[in-house]
Amino acid sequence: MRSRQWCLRAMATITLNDGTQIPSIAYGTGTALFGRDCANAVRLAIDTGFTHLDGAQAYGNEDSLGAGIQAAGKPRSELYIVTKLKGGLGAAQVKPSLVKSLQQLGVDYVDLFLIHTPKPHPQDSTLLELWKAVEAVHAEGLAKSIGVSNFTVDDLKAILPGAKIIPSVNQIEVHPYVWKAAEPIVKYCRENGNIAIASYGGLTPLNRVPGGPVDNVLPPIVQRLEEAFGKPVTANQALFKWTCQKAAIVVTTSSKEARIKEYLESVRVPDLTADEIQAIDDAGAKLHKRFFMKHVFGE
Ligand SMILES: NC(=O)C1=CN([C@@H]2O[C@H](COP(=O)(O)OP(=O)(O)OC[C@H]3O[C@@H](n4cnc5c(N)ncnc54)[C@H](O)[C@@H]3O)[C@@H](O)[C@H]2O)C=CC1
Ligand SMILES: O=CCc1c[nH]c2ccccc12
Repeated sequence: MRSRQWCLRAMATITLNDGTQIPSIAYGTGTALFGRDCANAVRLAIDTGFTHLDGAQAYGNEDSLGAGIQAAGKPRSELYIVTKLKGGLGAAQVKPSLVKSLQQLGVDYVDLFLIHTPKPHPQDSTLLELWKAVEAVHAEGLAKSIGVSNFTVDDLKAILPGAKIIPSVNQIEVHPYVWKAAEPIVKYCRENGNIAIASYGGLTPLNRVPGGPVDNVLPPIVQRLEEAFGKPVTANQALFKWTCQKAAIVVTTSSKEARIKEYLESVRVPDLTADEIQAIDDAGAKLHKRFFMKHVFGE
């Protein structure tokens, strides 16, 4: 068993609009692990303290996510497992595809089931019909909570008037270089049923745009956080604080134990001040860079 001390520390959680608790930081199995056997990485993440695991049918590795979960041996009730409906599938495919995901993951239910993307458009179904099929698998207990991903305000408007259940989560790209486009979605979600935002791509200003305006504004913020925390703080952790304070839930990933610990420790780093958030906002506004789902959001 690795780093037992880390396992024993409670994970910070957020209450969703359906009353359930979601851990505020998630371990992702797309991007770097997309299409790859992620069993060892997932086991390491769980052993080190992650409980929230973010998968998707489209990542092509749910079987190895399941193998990692089994290998870690943590009780099911202590894990928060997410999967996402593959883009383009229609209402009739929702239940069969989720049942297949459950078989691959080796579990009876997922904690959260998301529609991965509104585009490509679902086969033979409107977005509302697709959502109703997702509500049905929730009613059957196959998914404890349900939500969406990469939904714009217009996509949400297409389902909310006819929905019996308001989505609990909208998972979207959030970092300072897309904040101008993300902010209206975050605001709409907050004001229309308190839909929680789960953010992905949050480290983009450091790992995909190194040396950019946000990277350059972080050092004095990191220094102030270290003084307040009394321990070393990294630029990644400072950026996670910005994302948590702007959105809520952070979805990230790494196969390295040191990085996984760094991510988990960010939950305990003190909050950014309003001035620090503003400084990061201002730096982010100097550049627009979207890395995912351009076919949904445009550039
Ligand atoms: N719903 C959706 O459409 C999407 C969901 N996701 C989910 O979010 C997860 C995380 O997405 P990411 O964009 O990868 O998260 P991220 O922006 O947090 O980046 C994590 C990556 O950054 C690397 N990294 C961390 N610190 C670094 C440093 N100092 N220098 C260089 N590289 C560094 C890590 O090794 C890892 O590959 C995915 O695995 C997936 O589960 C991701 C994209 C789209
Ligand atoms: O979830 C986002 C990133 C991603 C990586 N691979 C795929 C395949 C299909 C949809 C999304 C993604």
